[in-house]
Amino acid sequence: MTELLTNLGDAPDQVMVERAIAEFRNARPVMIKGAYGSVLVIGIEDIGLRQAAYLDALAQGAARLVLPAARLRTLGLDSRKAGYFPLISIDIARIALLAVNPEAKADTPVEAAGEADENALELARLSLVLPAVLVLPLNEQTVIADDVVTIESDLLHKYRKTAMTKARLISRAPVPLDKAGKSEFVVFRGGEGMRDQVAIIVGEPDLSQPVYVRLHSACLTGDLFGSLKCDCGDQLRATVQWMAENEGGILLYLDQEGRGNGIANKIRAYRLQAEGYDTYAADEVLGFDLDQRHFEFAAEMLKQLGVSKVRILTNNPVKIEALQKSGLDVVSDERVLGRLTDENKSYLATKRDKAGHLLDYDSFATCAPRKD
Ligand SMILES: Nc1nc2c(ncn2[C@@H]2O[C@H](COP(=O)(O)OP(=O)(O)OP(=O)(O)O)[C@@H](O)[C@H]2O)c(=O)[nH]1
Ligand SMILES: [Zn+2]
Repeated sequence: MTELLTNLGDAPDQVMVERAIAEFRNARPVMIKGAYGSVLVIGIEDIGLRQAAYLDALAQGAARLVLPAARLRTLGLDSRKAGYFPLISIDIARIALLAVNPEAKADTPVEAAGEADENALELARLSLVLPAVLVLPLNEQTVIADDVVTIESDLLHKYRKTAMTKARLISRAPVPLDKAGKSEFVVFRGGEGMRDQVAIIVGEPDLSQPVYVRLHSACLTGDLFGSLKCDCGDQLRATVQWMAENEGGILLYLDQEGRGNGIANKIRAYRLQAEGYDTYAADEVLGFDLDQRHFEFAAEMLKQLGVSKVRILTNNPVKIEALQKSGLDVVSDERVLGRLTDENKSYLATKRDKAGHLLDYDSFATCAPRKD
């Protein structure tokens, strides 16, 4: 089978990880094989009573709940690394408490996560589910059905790096935009989870010169519905219009909802924000670090479009650094400021204070890109 895939032009290692991601996202267990033996891993999101009883019998007391460092800190532990709670039984009420309840505190000591546990968390992150997983060590007597997807653990390690830059241009067509006139949508496929990522070429930028570029991560609530909680919708429309009125440019509309956490986790975070948590504290309660996004794929899209020199439009220093690290020449960086609203003020201040976003409050009245 591996040979067949190779002959068809696929990288078998990548195929294995993509299959594992699809299974995990659909709440099905995956078997991870490593030097430590084999473990069965399953996300905690969809475990009900029936599944818990079945897994309990299978685990025979050796199961563990693996949580990332961010979540362990919420539980009152001074953790820099992932860890696990050994489970005497698969008690879904206790698992939910430890994995998602914002008020919960650790009720037993936590053990340091091993390689298998780290890999299980990596699979959860790649699958955009909650980073909280049950890991069941398997012994030789455990019989697992043939239809459970099995993956070698080192493939998970390598996946992000190899998948990141494999961009394939799939389709392109002109799409006239309101206030931007002539534009073209160019769709790439690849990267983490084989999502489609879109480059919008606004106007007719001269690619032999430095090109205005914006990396814009998807924000369903802000971009489409004009949510007042963030600045995304303003930034999106202002940039496209500004590019059209100037020398043109390229906006990459990246499928990275919720800073890479996915829409389901972003809405979970919004619920916590409604209870008073700030934008990063809410993510931490859910087990996420400051930002889950990677921009190597975006850099690859630009390269494939023929861009080598960039004038980036962003307030986020990480984006600037990421393009530089990927070998693009970033000749200037300019700010893109949305409207300041009562609802987004503290969100923007938190981004400035906790993540170093280059946001200057005095200039918040304008939407046009601007250099500090
Ligand atoms: N997790 C999380 N994501 C959010 C929240 N509010 C907005 N987002 C997401 O944050 C991302 C913002 O994307 P961008 O505007 O491209 O990025 P940025 O890091 O703000 O950088 P610039 O806008 O370029 O300065 C989008 O993916 C939004 O969906 C939030 O409260 N929590
Ligand atoms: Zn937004």
